[in-house]
Amino acid sequence: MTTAASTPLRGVQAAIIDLDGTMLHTMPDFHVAINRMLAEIGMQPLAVEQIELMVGKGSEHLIRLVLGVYFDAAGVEQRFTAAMAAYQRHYLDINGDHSTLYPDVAAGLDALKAHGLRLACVTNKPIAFAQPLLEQKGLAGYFEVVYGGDSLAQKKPHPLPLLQVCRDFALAPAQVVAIGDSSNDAQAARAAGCPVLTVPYGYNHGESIHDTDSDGIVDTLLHAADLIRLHNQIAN
Ligand SMILES: O=C(O)COP(=O)(O)O
Ligand SMILES: [Mg+2]
Repeated sequence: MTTAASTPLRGVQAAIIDLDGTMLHTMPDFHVAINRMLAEIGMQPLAVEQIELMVGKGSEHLIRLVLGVYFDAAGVEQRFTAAMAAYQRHYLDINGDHSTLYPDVAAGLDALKAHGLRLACVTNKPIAFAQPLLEQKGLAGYFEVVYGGDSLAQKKPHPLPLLQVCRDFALAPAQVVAIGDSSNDAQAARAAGCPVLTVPYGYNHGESIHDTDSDGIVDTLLHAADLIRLHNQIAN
C-alpha cells in the first residue's frame, strides 16, 4: 500500500464493484449449472476446484474450457452452441440458490454510500444472470449502473466497461476505484486508469492475489470503505 500522501485513493468519488468472488460466493451455482449441462450431453461431472480455475472471463470462455476437458478444439466448437444454451438454461434455473454473500458486503456497500461514493457493478457474468441475482440477494438497490459481460462491446480485462461507468458518472478514471477479486479486474482498472483494490477470498484463476498488481488488498468491502475514507480524510 502506498502512503496516504501519495495515495491513488485520494479524491475517489465512485466505486465499481465486481460480482462473482467479490460480493457473492457463486462458485456452487457455477458447479451445479455446469454439471447439469455436462450430464445433459452425457459427460462426467467436474469438481468445483476445477471449475473455480475457469471462471472469471465470462460464460463463453467458461464453456469452452469446460468442453476442452473432454474434447479437442474441433469437438469443442461442434458442441459449443448447444452446450452454451443448456448451461444458460440450467444456470437461470438455479441462479442464486447455492450462492452466499461474503462477510461484510452489505456493511461495506452501506459504508461506501455513507462516505458519499456512487456505486456501479461491473461483472463478466451475463446481465441476464447478474441483474436477478443482485435483486435476489438484496444488492440491486446499491447500484446506479450494472454492466454484465454482454452489456457492452468488450468485457474485463478490457477497460471499456470501467470507462463507460466513468462516463456515466461524469468522473475521471482517477476518481473511480475498482474493487475486485481477480487479475481481470486489476488489468481492466490499470488499462482504464482507475485505482484498484483487490479482495483475497474470491476466484483468481488459481493464482495468489498477491501476484496481482493493485493499489491494495482489502479483507472485505467494509475494509475497502474504511481505507477509502481514511485516504480521503473524511470525518464520519
Ligand atoms: O462470470 C464471470 O466470468 C466472472 O464474473 P465477475 O466479473 O463478476 O467476477
Ligand atoms: Mg470476480
